[in-house]
Amino acid sequence: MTAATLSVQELSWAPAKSADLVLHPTSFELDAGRVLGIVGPNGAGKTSLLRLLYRYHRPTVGTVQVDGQDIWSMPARAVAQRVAAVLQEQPSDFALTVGEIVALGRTPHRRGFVGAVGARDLDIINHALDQLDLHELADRHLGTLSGGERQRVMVARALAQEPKLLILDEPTNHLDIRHQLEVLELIRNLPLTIVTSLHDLNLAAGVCDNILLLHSGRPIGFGTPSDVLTEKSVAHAFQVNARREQLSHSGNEHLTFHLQT
Ligand SMILES: Nc1ncnc2c1ncn2[C@@H]1O[C@H](COP(=O)(O)OP(=O)(O)OP(=O)(O)O)[C@@H](O)[C@H]1O
Repeated sequence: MTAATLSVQELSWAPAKSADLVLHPTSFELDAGRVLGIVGPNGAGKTSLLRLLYRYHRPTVGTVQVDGQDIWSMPARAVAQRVAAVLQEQPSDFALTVGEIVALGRTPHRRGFVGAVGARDLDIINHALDQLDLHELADRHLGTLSGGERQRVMVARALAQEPKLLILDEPTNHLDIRHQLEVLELIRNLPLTIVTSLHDLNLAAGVCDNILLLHSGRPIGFGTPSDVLTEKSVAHAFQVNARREQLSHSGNEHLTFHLQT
């Protein structure tokens, strides 16, 4: 696996021609191998931005370039060979086994959609099952798994796609603390470029190289976690009082939140 650069230029999106913008012009550059966290309150536009990055929404204005190529100038299949997404919506392929779902990640790399699974594909599928600790579940049907187990299956499927850019929408949803930490550790260590939305600002600060803070569909900060997640910007975006303190044991910075009175 290799990582891609991501360049987003003046990107905006509205659901229809005459509708108001859901995402106002947004620009940023992400170096290969970096982890970008998209944060902001409910309805800020996080999912809409991610959908623009994996070529689900066509931009109203602006461009998304992966390794210097506009994703709308490439065939969908070529984009799927470079960009994989793990979405909030859980899949409904309940009759498929975990192994079969992860194998679906190989689809964009096969010749024709019914191409046979080769030895290299099997290696990649097995490696993805290993990475997410799913070997024991490989023969189980998706419908019999817990929400957290399903979430790990979807991450494994995305890795089997061998993307250069991985998009994750709230990847820690449904996961208990240990599996949250495991998925975040995996994200940290993957040799890929990653863009992930996260609700937990402290987790985001711990795992991301860069943070994009969205508020009402507008980017209001892009940079390192400590530059972007200030008490002032968090208070403004989330309408809470925020306090940033240094934890005495680890020395890490930690945000706490309180309702404004
Ligand atoms: N297809 C659509 N048609 C109309 N409005 C939409 C559409 N998609 C998103 N929106 C609106 O755009 C805004 C941003 O939605 P989006 O899902 O991107 O926010 P979010 O930051 O991911 O929110 P959450 O944290 O609640 O998941 C919301 O007000 C939403 O209702």
